[in-house]
Amino acid sequence: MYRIQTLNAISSVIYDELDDQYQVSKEETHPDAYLIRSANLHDQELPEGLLAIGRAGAGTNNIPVDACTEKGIVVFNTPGANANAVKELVIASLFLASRRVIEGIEWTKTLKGQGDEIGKLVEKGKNQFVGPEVKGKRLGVIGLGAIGVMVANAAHAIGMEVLGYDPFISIDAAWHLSRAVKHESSLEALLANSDYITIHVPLNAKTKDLINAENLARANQGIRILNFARGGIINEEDLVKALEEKQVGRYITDFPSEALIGLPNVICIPHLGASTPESEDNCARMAAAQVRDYLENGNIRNSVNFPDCSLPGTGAPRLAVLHKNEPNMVGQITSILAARGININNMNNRSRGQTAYTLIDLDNGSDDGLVEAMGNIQGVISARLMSAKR
Ligand SMILES: NC(=O)C1=CN([C@@H]2O[C@H](COP(=O)(O)OP(=O)(O)OC[C@H]3O[C@@H](n4cnc5c(N)ncnc54)[C@H](O)[C@@H]3O)[C@@H](O)[C@H]2O)C=CC1
Ligand SMILES: O=C(O)C(=O)COP(=O)(O)O
Repeated sequence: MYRIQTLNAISSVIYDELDDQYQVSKEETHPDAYLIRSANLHDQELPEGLLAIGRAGAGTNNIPVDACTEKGIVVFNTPGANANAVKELVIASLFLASRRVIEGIEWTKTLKGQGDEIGKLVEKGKNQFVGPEVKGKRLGVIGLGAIGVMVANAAHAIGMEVLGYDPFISIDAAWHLSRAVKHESSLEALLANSDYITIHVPLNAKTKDLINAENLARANQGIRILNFARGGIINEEDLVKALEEKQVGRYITDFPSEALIGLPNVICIPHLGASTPESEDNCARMAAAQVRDYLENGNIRNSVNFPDCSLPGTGAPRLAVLHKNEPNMVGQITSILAARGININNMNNRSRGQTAYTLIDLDNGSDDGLVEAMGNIQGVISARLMSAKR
């Protein structure tokens, strides 16, 4: 029996992946894995014995990934599974950043009780809410991953001139990006050449305060900024000042804060980017499938702290060793097997930055101290023995 603790409301489609070998609940004690969305794990103890965290979503800044790596907890996310939902809200927000629809709706509510006068008052008052069309305007997209590419292509389709900035763009993303999107090689150039920008990078030490007073000063006067990535990517103090000085014309964000709520020209949305049934299902299904494949078979797909590494299941005993990416790790692991007369049937070893993973299907061999021997190798983070069926 595997135990899974859910720390957020997760779509019930997880049960398509998790059969009766799984006990899943919010209150689970001694979980083998967590399934979460945006729950903040930074201020929580990670329970002993936790093997995996499945983040049903893209951003993993709510998870202490380095601490997980040290403890041998494999962190998964679900790349692309909610990208369409975010793209749709970003496109809607491009229009909201232009046309003063929200202010207009709020003003219209004040006309309640004016009876037959309403038509006349509407025609008289509507000119307060004029705003430009997006067609022909320039949109700068920062980060061309799953979401950024979709947003760039959709913005081009509604007639915008699109510029993109992503020094680390993946080959796959580049293949999907419309050829009409103009490549900008610096953030400063992107800001200077855009009427609107939209941010689609992860929040990490390198992207914190990526948008700040220095580069906002070089942006086009009155630039409209959309932030559906994370609040910390824009320096909030600098942003508030730039809004006051009209350097930034509008700011629409999925990440409200005390300083932003109620400011003129700011629209705060309650983190709704991925909140559609379609993307909640996609993310949940993918996270559950990945966690299951890891718990049962040791296979890793879409981890953010360990390499992708898998083997086809044969039912043979399988040794799974998470270790540091250092010389002679595989040599030491296989020497222990050789010393015990255990033959290797199939094997895969992958590395990623500081971490590595070795999966070995064995012809014979039971635990009998094997896992402990592996754990005693300097540089091994953790080891497990299982029987991989699928
Ligand atoms: N509002 C919401 O509900 C949601 C928000 N998000 C946020 O959006 C972020 C992006 O999501 P995806 O597109 O799915 O991720 P992704 O990993 O597919 O794309 C991120 C892109 O950012 C690029 N990048 C990284 N550092 C950069 C930098 N310094 N400058 C320019 N580009 C840089 C990467 O090369 C990559 O292409 C997530 O990390 C998350 O924080 C994601 C999903 C839902
Ligand atoms: O996937 C992401 O990064 C998101 O921000 C979505 O978060 P959520 O699953 O809606 O809590």
